[in-house]
Amino acid sequence: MNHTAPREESVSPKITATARAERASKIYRSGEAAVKALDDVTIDIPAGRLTAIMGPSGAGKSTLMHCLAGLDTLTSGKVFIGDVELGSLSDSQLTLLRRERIGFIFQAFNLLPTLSALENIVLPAALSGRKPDQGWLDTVVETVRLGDRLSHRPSELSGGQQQRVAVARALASKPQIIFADEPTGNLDSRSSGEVLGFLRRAVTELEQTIVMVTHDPVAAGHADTIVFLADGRIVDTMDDPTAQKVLDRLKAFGE
Ligand SMILES: Nc1ncnc2c1ncn2[C@@H]1O[C@H](COP(=O)(O)OP(=O)(O)OP(=O)(O)O)[C@@H](O)[C@H]1O
Repeated sequence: MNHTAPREESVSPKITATARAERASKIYRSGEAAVKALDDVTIDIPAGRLTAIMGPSGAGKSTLMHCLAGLDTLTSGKVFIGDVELGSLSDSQLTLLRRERIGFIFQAFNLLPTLSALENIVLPAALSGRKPDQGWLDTVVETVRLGDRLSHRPSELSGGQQQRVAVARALASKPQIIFADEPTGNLDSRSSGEVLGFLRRAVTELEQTIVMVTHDPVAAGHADTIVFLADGRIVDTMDDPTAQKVLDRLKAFGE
């Protein structure tokens, strides 16, 4: 007899996407006109990686990010954070999920001017009534090298330092995923390089997951993967990019 025992199912966990869009479409209507900002996009954002989203102006980058982050809703299709489908949540559940599981970094820093750097960093945790994990907070502050600036108000900090506060704020609650919308758009190249270095460390050393919309090939060169959008569709991806590879690809697109 040559019975082969059925193999046991692999017990290793499946690599699950941290965020996911499934056949996502978004149509903006104004009067008679309709703009298809997202056209049937399916994408997995892998955990523990820095993913950049690139593409020409109007390609749908912000729309995709806002829909993935639950800041905007789809016309059709689904988005998930972990295994939670955002369309199944009430407004208050969605607000809670955003507060507890998602970090945001915006081009304009969005810090509160009357609060110190440290107060800004712990604000999201304070709003949800949680005490931040002090060990993690120390690691985050150390990662963005803000130790000697924590009592300063935003107006007393340079643009680069303000964005480092915003990076620390996004990391402080150890979110499942961080969305960064042109995080270096307002920075000179030196500060931009520093902020990108911190985002990279957050992924490589602190095992965070970051999605970043950017126009800048240098910024995108720090990513693990780039997703290229055009006319609301994914038209290409690139793993292990460098700024030069990105420039070459953009030239090939005729940008
Ligand atoms: N609130 C809105 N109402 C109507 N149309 C919109 C709205 N938001 C975006 N759009 C349109 O949807 C399309 C995609 O916009 P989106 O902002 O996602 O592009 P983008 O790739 O982020 O562009 P950019 O690089 O210029 O920021 C564009 O044609 C835009 O004009």
